[in-house]
Amino acid sequence: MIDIANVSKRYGNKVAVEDLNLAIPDGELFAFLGPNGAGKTTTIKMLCGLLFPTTGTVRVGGFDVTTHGDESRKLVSYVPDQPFLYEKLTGREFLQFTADLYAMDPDHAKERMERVRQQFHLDEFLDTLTERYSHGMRQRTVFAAALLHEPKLLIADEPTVGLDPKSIRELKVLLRQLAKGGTTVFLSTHTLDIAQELADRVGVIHNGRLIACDTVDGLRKKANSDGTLEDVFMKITEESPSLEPGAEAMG
Ligand SMILES: Nc1ncnc2c1ncn2[C@@H]1O[C@H](COP(=O)(O)OP(=O)(O)OP(=O)(O)O)[C@@H](O)[C@H]1O
Repeated sequence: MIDIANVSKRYGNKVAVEDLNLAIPDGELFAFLGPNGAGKTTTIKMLCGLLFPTTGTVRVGGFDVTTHGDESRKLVSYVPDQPFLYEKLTGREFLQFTADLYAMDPDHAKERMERVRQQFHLDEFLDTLTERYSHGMRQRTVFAAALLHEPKLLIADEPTVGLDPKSIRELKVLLRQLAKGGTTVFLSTHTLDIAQELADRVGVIHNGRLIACDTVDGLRKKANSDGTLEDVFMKITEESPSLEPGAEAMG
């Protein structure tokens, strides 16, 4: 589903991502970890076709995001860490707007709206202006909109931050179900216990370089640690020589 080959991204003189290679198959739940400023958002924006790589290619579902952006974007949904809604629309109007943006067939859109309404328990507030929503209500509405057109790739940035324990639990179940159903889930997070619990594989980016990419057990072996993902993450990022150009990536 995702094929990132030899990708670098520069902002002027600033190298945000350096020689990134990453392949993620259909139905994988992948956690993308890294300290602040490591290059996670830049990578996500390239996957969404919002930024183009300076060198290298990013493919989603086989489509090059630079040359076939319309095709690749149809496959992707992105849930940012700050859920964005139009304040003067109700949740229902926002879902309808999203269905229209994706040019969904009206009957199919109706069916899908009904499905996500139930799935995300939107009933109590679907006809209220979104300006009155709490963070959790916003997050549920944004997820519902993101899944309306059944994307092949769901990218979620810090999806659990600000949610109550019940909502976090439901979201974890949902993300696993999506992956099981064949949707690729790309999760960017600083919440390492969620990554440890959910991810099939974990990639660690540091100073723009992918310094490790493996299962949690694989990372433990490479880091020579039998601790939590947090222990392993600290060890890998502290030991990483990635500040030096040409440093070897683990994994
Ligand atoms: N528009 C921009 N212009 C210049 N530099 C930028 C721009 N956007 C990001 N950067 C720089 O690129 C690097 C990577 O930033 P990015 O936002 O991708 O990191 P991140 O891993 O998402 O960080 P965080 O966890 O803090 O959100 C940082 O050094 C950042 O300052």
